[in-house]
Amino acid sequence: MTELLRAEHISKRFGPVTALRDVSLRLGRGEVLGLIGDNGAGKSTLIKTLCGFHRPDSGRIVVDGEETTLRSVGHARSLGIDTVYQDLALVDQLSVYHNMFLNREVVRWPFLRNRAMRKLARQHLDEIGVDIPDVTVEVARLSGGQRQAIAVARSVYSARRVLLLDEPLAAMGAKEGAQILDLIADLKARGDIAMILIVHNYAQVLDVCDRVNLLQHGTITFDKPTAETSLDELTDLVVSEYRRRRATGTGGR
Ligand SMILES: Nc1ncnc2c1ncn2[C@@H]1O[C@H](COP(=O)(O)OP(=O)(O)OP(=O)(O)O)[C@@H](O)[C@H]1O
Repeated sequence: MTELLRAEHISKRFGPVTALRDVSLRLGRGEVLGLIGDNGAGKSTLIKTLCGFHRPDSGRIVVDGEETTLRSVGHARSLGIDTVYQDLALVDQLSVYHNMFLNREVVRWPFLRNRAMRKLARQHLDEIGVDIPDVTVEVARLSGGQRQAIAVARSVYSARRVLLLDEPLAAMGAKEGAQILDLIADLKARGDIAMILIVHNYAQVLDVCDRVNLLQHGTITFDKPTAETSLDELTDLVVSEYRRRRATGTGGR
């Protein structure tokens, strides 16, 4: 399997807090890695380090065989690494299609090609099966699930190598969540990009991911193919850690 992204010995501190400690992972083309762990374990920090938002204090990032210092989110995006954030980063007052092309507008200088963007947005949403009747409507008027679908669709459209999804199912109903999971499964079936997915529901992790990593206090403590683990094992891992911390009165780090 072609390796698209490798992180080696990544560490990241915020003042006294060690958010990531010697984290290494590999992602192959077509592979989906599930990242699980308690609140504050370092999952978002890891995603933000891999998408160029945070600079790691130490460690290496290798993108498609080339060691790279990710200078910014824009730089990572130019290398084909795209991110769906927890807080979505949609602009409420803009239309669906403007949001889909935010920061990557189709321009014939000095004019925005609105008609072209509308057509492409429509095409793309249809292609990936997202049900939004009108791409000219403001995203503020859409449901949480539709907004989430747009955020995912936007990244699905632009990610060329790696798609990082930080809780894309947060605050979604069952039907909407299933729709996003289907989207991720379709993208995986396409086989040309790699994904990291943070999801709190372990059944969903087992459903769509090839591997699962558990992050505890900034360290990867568990790494297995999903085919070799189970809901019980994943639940036990997290619950036993919680019990251990309660018993010893430690918060980690
Ligand atoms: N910008 C920041 N400045 C200071 N501390 C931070 C910053 N970002 C994260 N942290 C700290 O780093 C640790 C890891 O946080 P992170 O958000 O990565 O965890 P997480 O696993 O994504 O948690 P959650 O599931 O709650 O989103 C936490 O202790 C958090 O308070």
